[in-house]
Amino acid sequence: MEKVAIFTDSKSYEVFIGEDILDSLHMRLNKYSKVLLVTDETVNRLHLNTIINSIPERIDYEVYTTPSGEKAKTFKVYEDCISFALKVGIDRKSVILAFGGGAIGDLAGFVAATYMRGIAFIQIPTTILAHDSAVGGKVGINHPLGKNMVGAFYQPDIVIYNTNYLNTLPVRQIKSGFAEVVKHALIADVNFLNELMNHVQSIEEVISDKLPTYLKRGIEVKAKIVGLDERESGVRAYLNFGHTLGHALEAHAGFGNLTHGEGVMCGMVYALLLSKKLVGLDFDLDSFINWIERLGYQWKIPSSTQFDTIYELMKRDKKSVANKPVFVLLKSIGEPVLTAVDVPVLRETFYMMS
Ligand SMILES: NC(=O)c1ccc[n+]([C@@H]2O[C@H](COP(=O)([O-])OP(=O)(O)OC[C@H]3O[C@@H](n4cnc5c(N)ncnc54)[C@H](O)[C@@H]3O)[C@@H](O)[C@H]2O)c1
Ligand SMILES: O=C(O)C(=O)C[C@@H](O)[C@H](O)[C@H](O)COP(=O)(O)O
Ligand SMILES: [Zn+2]
Repeated sequence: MEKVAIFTDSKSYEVFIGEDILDSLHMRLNKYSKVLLVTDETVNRLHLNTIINSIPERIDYEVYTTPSGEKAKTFKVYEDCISFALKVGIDRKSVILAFGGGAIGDLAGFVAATYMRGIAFIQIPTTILAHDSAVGGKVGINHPLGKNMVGAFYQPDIVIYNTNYLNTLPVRQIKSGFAEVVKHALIADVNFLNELMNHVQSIEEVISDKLPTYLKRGIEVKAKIVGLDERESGVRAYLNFGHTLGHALEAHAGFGNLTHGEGVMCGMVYALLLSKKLVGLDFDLDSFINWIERLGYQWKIPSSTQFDTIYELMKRDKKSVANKPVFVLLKSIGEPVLTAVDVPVLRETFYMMS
């Protein structure tokens, strides 16, 4: 079992990564009065019994199941989950288990952050993408006008990343999650990026003996940044590389129609193009694009998608200042910088991708 320690201003906790590690959950649940297990329909169907078996017999538990995917991150589901918790008697000494991918982690974490002004929660991620979402304490839901527009910074008590769950992921979700691994490499570590580009030649190869190491390295990148700036007053924004356009494309497609990783991969190509134009990035983008195409990523923007429509969405990004989008660009691989970008450059670069 691997371990990464997270130190933030509000809380320190550990991320455990490995196969068959649910024992670590069993012993930690003893201190809570009751368990609210929050999961989605797919994870419930595939894996619920593994968690139920890890809850000590003397502890009462209740299961709240959401629709799968991004549909879990709505005001309606949030309210419904709070109502459920109240009806079944979840109290301040209870714990919420967020059992699923990033959508469940974000929703359940936000319920935990706000229920009775905050109760404990534990992240039990089941997707590759959730190596990112389960760590660092960003929790929240979407608003029809933008991604993650309502939320909090609220850290879990512990993250238990049982990698057995990753074996049931469909290819599309492997691809989505791997995009955030690539992001961590791009913003922090050229050697990590080279290793990924040399060793992963098809999306199927992502699920390999090396995957736990890649997830750990991604989490270490995130841990370092979150340790410096928990509430995103500065460097934490680097973790948003590729997200200004990515989130806009997700919103434009209707939440859930484009996966988060699909949006982020397009957004990263856009940010790399902008970085070459504006901050002197020296990077073989053609090789990178060849590689991601071999892995099955679609980075082109459909020609029917208009810049002006997407720009309206990008302006609403949480990094914007005075209605002007701010981008995370790379001066070199591993060297991010925050830059406000003018509309003509954004437009011209956008149409280079369509
Ligand atoms: N809080 C953060 O720091 C952070 C970071 C990155 C992404 N996010 C958010 O995370 C969400 C994306 O997370 P995600 O990609 O994990 O998506 P997700 O939670 O929607 O899961 C994707 C799909 O995979 C299914 N699934 C989950 N685990 C499975 C398994 N083991 N086997 C088979 N199917 C499984 C789900 O039911 C769902 O249909 C987005 O909402 C994004 O905004 C948050
Ligand atoms: O942890 C962070 O900080 C990130 O930005 C990680 C992102 O991968 C993640 O998608 C996050 O939810 C985006 O946050 P937002 O503030 O842009 O909504
Ligand atoms: Zn993300």
